Amino acid sequence: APELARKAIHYTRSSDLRSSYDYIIAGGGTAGLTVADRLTESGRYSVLVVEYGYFSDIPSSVLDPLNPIDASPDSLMYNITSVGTVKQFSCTFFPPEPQLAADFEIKYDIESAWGGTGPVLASYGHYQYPLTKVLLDGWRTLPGVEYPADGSEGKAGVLWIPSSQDPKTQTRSYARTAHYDRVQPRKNYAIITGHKVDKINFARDRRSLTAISVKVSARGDNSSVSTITARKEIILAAGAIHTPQILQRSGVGPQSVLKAAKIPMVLDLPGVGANFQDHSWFAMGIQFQTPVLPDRQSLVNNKTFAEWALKLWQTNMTGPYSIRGGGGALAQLGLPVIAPDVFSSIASDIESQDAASLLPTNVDSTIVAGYRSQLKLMAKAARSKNTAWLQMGLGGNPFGSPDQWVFNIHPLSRGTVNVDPADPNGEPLVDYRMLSNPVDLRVAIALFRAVRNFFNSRGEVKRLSPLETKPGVNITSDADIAKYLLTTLNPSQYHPVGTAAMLPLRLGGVVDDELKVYGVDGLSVVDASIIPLIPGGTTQSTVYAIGEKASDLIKARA
Ligand SMILES: Cc1cc2nc3c(=O)[nH]c(=O)nc-3n(C[C@H](O)[C@H](O)[C@H](O)COP(=O)(O)OP(=O)(O)OC[C@H]3O[C@@H](n4cnc5c(N)ncnc54)[C@H](O)[C@@H]3O)c2cc1C
Repeated sequence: APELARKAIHYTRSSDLRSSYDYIIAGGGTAGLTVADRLTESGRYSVLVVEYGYFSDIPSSVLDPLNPIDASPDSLMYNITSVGTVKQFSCTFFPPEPQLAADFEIKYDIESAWGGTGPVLASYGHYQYPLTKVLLDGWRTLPGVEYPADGSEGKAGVLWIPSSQDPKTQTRSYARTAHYDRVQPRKNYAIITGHKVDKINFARDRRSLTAISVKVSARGDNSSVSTITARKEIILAAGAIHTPQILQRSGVGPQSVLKAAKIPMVLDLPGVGANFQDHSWFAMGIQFQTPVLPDRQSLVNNKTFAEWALKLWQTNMTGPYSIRGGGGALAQLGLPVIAPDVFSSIASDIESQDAASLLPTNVDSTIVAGYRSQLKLMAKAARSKNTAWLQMGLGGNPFGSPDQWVFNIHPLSRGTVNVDPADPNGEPLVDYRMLSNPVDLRVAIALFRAVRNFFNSRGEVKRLSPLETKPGVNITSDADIAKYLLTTLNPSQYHPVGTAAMLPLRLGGVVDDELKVYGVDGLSVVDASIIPLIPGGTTQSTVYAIGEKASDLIKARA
């Protein structure tokens, strides 16, 4: 029997569901729960969220004092950072303590960047390691580096970003705490966990195609199947990997992909599963022979420090453990600043590229047109000081590894997410097509040189005698650096976007500017899939903002 939970009606068996709801949301992640919360607030509409995952009873603590160095999934703290202002999404920002802010020059500008109040909480830990200050100051000696007034102001530079962290309990603030646990009981808000939306069913008449219901099956049990009707709209929020999968399984996608998988075509929409993007990254080993102590390792190898840290944590949840997961200082810098000798030729390379030759063969001409316009924008961005391509953390690796992670936050390669023709009901084929645009390798080499140069020559940083353990100082030519990068580059920072892009149809779009799927009534997409061009920053805050905007749009047309 359904459980009348504190928040919503929680189902675990599809046979207990009603046969229809006003809205059905596929996916209860960042966007899905935001939209479910907003649509149920007034009490006027009934909403069913179908979520593949289960509610976890593991407390979402930031910290495991007994295991301070190893990352556990629970400790993957989400940072809030954004290229644009985050004022639009409802988030409450808690400034750092004044002394900490003064010591570490933690800048924040509530007026220009934060402003709002809302259920997602953003805060800083109560401690910073002294290494951060040295690294922060190191960038000051590079001409052109700026220190924006707030990390979420939308400017490139050396900046501070908070974590999505409740400053009182030091637990993670995320879609579940903000948009589910927080809400008062609502009888019009239903969620079924451990179930997935397999496909959408349509009704067609001479003039229109309408999404009317979803096929829902239990996780791991395809025999437990139900069909639930949406009276108003079906809303896809299954994320950038699974939203295109649901569409394609339902017969909405590129003709060639559907044909190969023997899925009867309902609507030829070439953009579904195309334009797939994520941030790529690589690691360099940097060991300070003159370390700045205490550092993260001190929690393990300095008994006095470890005891002090534990005591602070146990007394009032402050100290080093309160910055367990992330949040902190970042360098987010443009190519003219970090690569003044090559940025112009990288931009020229992009300008002279033939878009079609960089995409999978036989791709629809609208996808090529969309990519061509992206390349034009990115060539301009490569010449801009204010579009960050390098992202690196300034405080060592948050999980204690001696590696320095280096991120390319504007990759140009475009991948695909398509149903597997051999198993259309299984997981989709995710092809990052990393480095399919050769400029990405040029950029990675430029980022590598910039980071090496930073550690070798900048301010006080070089006095720490940084030793490059990986790949090592004897690797100097572009060819050798490229060889190293090819063994270590990773296509994903877990920021997949773009596979159901909000773009004009002639540029390969899947949804219009009201997030409605082209050519279908009663069907919208509200998650990271709609982002046409990956933001130069982590994606969470953008997705919350999309969820908030989507809710307004959906309510306006209800
Ligand atoms: C390990 C990790 C660390 C990250 N760190 C950061 C960070 O520090 N900062 C930051 O800003 N961003 C971070 N991100 C990215 C951020 O979490 C995502 O951008 C954001 O959650 C995307 O939101 P979404 O709603 O599009 O998808 P999701 O939040 O992924 O939600 C999709 C939901 O749909 C469900 N689902 C999938 N298929 C189906 C189906 N067929 N039927 C029903 N349900 C389905 C999934 O179980 C999931 O709950 C991180 C991501 C990961 C994975």
